[in-house]
Formats: sequence, C-alpha cells, structure tokens
Amino acid sequence: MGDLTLWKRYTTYLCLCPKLGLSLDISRMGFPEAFPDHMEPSMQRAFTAMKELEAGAVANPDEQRMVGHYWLRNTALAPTGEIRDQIASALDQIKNFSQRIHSGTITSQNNEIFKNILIIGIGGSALGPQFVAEALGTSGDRMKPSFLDNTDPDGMDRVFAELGDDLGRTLAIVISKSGSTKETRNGMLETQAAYRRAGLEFARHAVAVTGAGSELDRLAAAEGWIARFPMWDWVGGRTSVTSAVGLLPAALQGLDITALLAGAAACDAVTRQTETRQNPAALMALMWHYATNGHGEKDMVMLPYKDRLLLFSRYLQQLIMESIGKEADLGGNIVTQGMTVYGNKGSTDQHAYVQQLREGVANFFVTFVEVLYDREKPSMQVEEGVTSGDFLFGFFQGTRQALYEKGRESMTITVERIDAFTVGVLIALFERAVGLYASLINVNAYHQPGVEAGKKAAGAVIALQKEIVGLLGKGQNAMTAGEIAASLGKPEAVEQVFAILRHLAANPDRGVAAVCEGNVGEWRFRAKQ
Ligand SMILES: O=P(O)(O)OC[C@H]1O[C@H](O)[C@H](O)[C@@H](O)[C@@H]1O
Repeated sequence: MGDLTLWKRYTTYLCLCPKLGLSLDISRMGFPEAFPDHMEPSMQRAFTAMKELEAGAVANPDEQRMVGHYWLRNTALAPTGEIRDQIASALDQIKNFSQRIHSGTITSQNNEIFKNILIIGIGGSALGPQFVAEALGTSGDRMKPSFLDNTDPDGMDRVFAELGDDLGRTLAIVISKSGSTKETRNGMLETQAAYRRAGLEFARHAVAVTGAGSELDRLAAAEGWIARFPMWDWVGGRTSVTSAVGLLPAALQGLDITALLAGAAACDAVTRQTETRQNPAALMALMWHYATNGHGEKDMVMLPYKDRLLLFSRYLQQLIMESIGKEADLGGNIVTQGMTVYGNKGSTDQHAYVQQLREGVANFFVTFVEVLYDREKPSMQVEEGVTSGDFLFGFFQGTRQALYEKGRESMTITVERIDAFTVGVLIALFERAVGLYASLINVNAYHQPGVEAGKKAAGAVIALQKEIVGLLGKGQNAMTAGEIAASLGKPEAVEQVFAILRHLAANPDRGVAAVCEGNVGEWRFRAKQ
C-alpha cells in the first residue's frame, strides 16, 4: 500500500475520543474493508450482552454472579440501592482513612506517622495496584509503596531488608478477595513475624481488603486490625483495580483516585456506545478477532513507549489471558480459547526481541501505546533541535513502519499524557474490550476454573511433604526416593517424593540430609541427627 493510500486508511479508521484524550489507529491492521460490516451483527450482540451485564444480569453463570466493576465508577448504574450504598460508603471510607493516615490522626504503635505501605496480595489483588503505583508514582508521594506478591521467601527478605528500621512506620495492606489465597497468607504470616522481630504488634500496623466473612476478614476482626475494607463477589479480582483493591493503596500513596475513577467513568461512557466505529474498545475487540481469527492464533505484543507503563502488559496478561483463556465456551463446547499477551516497553524492547518481530515468525500483532506529552520539565537538546522525547517518538514511529514493511500488523493507542485520568481510561478501555471480545467468541470472561487445578495439586504436594517428613522423623536409615514412596504406600509418587526430598535437602534448616551418589534414583535421604 502506498503512503497516500495508507494516509487515507489512517484518516478513515482513526477513532478520535477527545473526551478521553485518546485515539485509536487501526489502519496498520490488514483487515479487508468488508470485515467490520461482516462482523457488525456479532458486535451488536456483544453490545447487547454488555448492556445486560451492566444492568445486573448474571454474566458469570458458572459462579452465578453478577459482574459489576462498571458500577464502581458510576454507582447510578448499580442494580440495587444496597449496592449503590456499599460502593459509595467504601469510597468514603477509603478517602477518610487515607486522610487520617496522612494527617497523623491514625498513627503507628510508636505514635509515628506512617510513611510506607506494604501491599500483600497476588494476581488481581496485586497487579492492578502495582501498575497504578508504577504509572503514577513520583518522588513526592505521600507514602512509598512496596509489594509482597509471591510466596518466595528470598523475595520477601529483600522487601523486608529494604524497609529495614522503617517497619514501625509501615502500614501493611493485606488484599485478598477470597481471603484464603496461600501466597498472600504466607506473605502476611512472614510480615507478622517481621513486625514481631522488631518488637511491634502487627495488628496495629495492618488493614485488610477482603470479602466479608472470609478467613482474612475474620482474622483481621479477631486481632483488631486498624481497619477492614470490603470486596464484593460481583467484582472479579482482575477487574478490581477501581474497588478498594486498587483505590486504597493509590489513595494512601497520594494519587488522585477521583481523577482515576473519572477517567474510567468517561471511558465507560464512550465505550458503551453501540456505534462500533466510534467505540475504541469495540474496535480493539474487532481487531483481536480479525488478527487471531477469533481463536488466539496470534499473540498480542504490548509496546507502550513510556517507562511508566512498563507494568501495563503484566497487568493486561492477567486481565486478558485469565478472562479469555478458556477450555469451553458458554455452550459447553470445547474451544480452547485464548490470546497470549506479552511486552514491556519501547524503545527498550527494540534492543531485545523486535528483531524477531520484524524478521522471524509472524505470529503476533502489536499494540503500541504512544504518549504525546514528553515530560514535566523543559527538555534539553541531545542533538541540534532534537530531544530525548523526539527520539522516543522516532523509535516508535520507526518500529511501526519497519514492522508494517514486513507485513507485521499493529494498532496504536495514542494518549495525551500519563496521569490518573488516563490510567483510569486505559484500565476501563481494556476491561471493556475484553468483555466485548468474550461475547464475540462466546466465552465466560469472568471465571477462572483452570486456576484451581494448580492450587489443588500444590496442596497435595504439601501434604505429601508432611508425610515424608513424618516418616523420616521416625529415625529411618537413609532411603532412596523409591523406598520412601513405597513405605508411604505411594510408589507411583516417586518422582514427586524425590523432588520434595531434593528441595528439603538443599535447605540446611529443613532437617533432611542427602547422599547424592550415582543415578538420582540411588540418592539416599534421611533425617539429620
Ligand atoms: O484476591 P484473591 O482471592 O487472593 O485471589 C488472587 C488471585 O488468585 C486466583 O488464583 C485467581 O486466579 C486470580 O483471579 C485472583 O486474582
């Protein structure tokens, strides 16, 4: 396609959303002109399904749940007065609490003003808050956030070391919708122990964000934590960033949560429109369908040209892959759906994997994010008349062009600047695109049945480990993994038994000694004397 034809395609399809300070360019996606019309009936069905969802339909049939994250930004939409009140009062509670922490009305056990927050959560209870903190944080923030989002002990030690003597001025926020996620529970227990070592009472430095009556909620109530904030079953973890999950850490950090909610609400209003060409979320869903044949045949590479958006693709990985990656469709047919998402930021990634994107396997399309406003301060010139920001822009344009020349497709989201409003817009834009796309391919975007299998299997591994330790504790002679598995009456579990023993033996404080000679099947394990 010649440059002028491309310009025509650009001007024809550019979706300008002045109310959002956003535009979406789909001209470098190679869909045929007839494609949008061909898909229009399906798009209209998707809009109808979304309308029903927003009105309180049980859009997550497996779990018999409503899907209400859009109400969080516009309470008037909520289907009952009770839900409206719950949302409004949680928001008041968040603002009020943050103000009292900042002003020192609520202080730490040692009567000091809290200056750090330690957020403990995983998945939807961490990725949103992390993305927002990274996208909007400045050196002038009211409180400095850190995160425990795993059960990796070394990872936790690093965070505790970083906090050092400041633990006494750190407010721990434990976030878990279910209140029973093991990684989060472990992070909380390790944090409790860290406070204890520092001679401090965890409860006087802790708040919880969780579902009413959950394990975490009951613990926080029993121990008298400083405060508890609600999560509701009609908000999914991966769409919870505009609930207390994302808003409480953001407000404490000192970010403008009113603007963030306003951005999300404005984007919801724009993407609620049923005219596909005017609706950037609908166009994105349409392009996902085109690019992947409605079946995840291509991956989406997220390339924001802005350091602040580094965690966007990580956040989107959960939002999209946990929502779309499903074995069965809503009719129960096996469809093995999905869409892979990865990426970091440009132009950094240009020096990593863009080589393959341009010349290697063509199994992807790119979503660029361009940010027009370069920086708060005036820019110096790095070459005559040229700034670092011009280079960032040039690299983005160059990569877009270079990919296009090789038949690699891309779309571009352009925003004016990265601020709380825009972050709210981006969050809502992708939430809506996921919902619409899920309708196009007829999957339930709001459950995650596949996640349970790994959790159950992990539970079985821990149970087996307890049996092994019990057996070794009876003072047995050194035994091979095969002998131990047989003694437990589980000869078929030998590989797992071996893996458990090797892990325990590698950690000197775990009380297992190993003689590692010959084939691994001959390695012998016993309890340390
Ligand atoms: O918030 P929680 O209940 O602790 O859940 C945290 C995460 O864990 C699960 O594995 C789900 O797959 C995620 O969707 C969820 O966000």
